[in-house]
Amino acid sequence: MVIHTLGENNSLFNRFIAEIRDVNVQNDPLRFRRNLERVGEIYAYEISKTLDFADQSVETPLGTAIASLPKDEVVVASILRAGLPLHNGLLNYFDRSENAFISAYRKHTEDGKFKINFEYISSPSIDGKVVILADPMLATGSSMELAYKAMLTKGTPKHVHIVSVIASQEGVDFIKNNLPAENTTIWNGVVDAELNTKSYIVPGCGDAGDLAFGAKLG
Ligand SMILES: O=P(O)(O)OC[C@H]1O[C@H](OP(=O)(O)OP(=O)(O)O)[C@H](O)[C@@H]1O
Ligand SMILES: O=c1cc[nH]c(=O)[nH]1
Ligand SMILES: [Mg+2]
Repeated sequence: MVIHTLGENNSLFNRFIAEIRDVNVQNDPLRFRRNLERVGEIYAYEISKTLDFADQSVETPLGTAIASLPKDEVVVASILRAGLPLHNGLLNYFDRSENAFISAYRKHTEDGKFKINFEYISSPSIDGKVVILADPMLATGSSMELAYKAMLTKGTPKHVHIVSVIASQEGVDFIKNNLPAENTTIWNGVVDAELNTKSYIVPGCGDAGDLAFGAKLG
């Protein structure tokens, strides 16, 4: 399985990740969401380089130009709710793509543990298409695995790009060991070493869903 960690290279991308993590910037939810969106835009550009391209002619007012354009059909998929700003960023660039949404969230129990609740998927057929499955946080990897399996009920994809912004090493290893290697690629912004006792990524950024959209009950 090919794994990219974009934050290992020096670029403006690292500024967006740093602001997403920064407790002094997180008090501005608009900026938090916009930074996730900007990261999504950069991922879209990087993932676009892996697609198949074909020449197409474009009529200009003065003649005909040849453009090499992506020919793959793309489905942008994300996990509610923290995935929404990242989804928007991907869709800003893959503006002709189809879209899918999966609800998968941590349902906490009284013993302090949680299980992943799945309630909803809205997706087109993914047969032969390139699926970009996005969630900003890849902690244990359980939500992503569940979302991946839910997507597979909608067809057989040509390729699946798993996109996270902040991942844990455990989450990356889990995906690597549980998803097929040959047509899956993982894209992380950064990979942190630790999960705490509540399975939050450390140093991570905190709860991405709450930072983007506010605290929720339950
Ligand atoms: O890798 P995992 O251990 O499964 O954890 C990661 C998941 O947890 C968060 O969602 P959360 O349940 O907080 O829902 P939210 O997006 O509604 O906040 C996050 O957005 C991921 O979906
Ligand atoms: O660190 C984490 C883990 C799961 N979900 C988050 O939002 N943050
Ligand atoms: Mg959350």
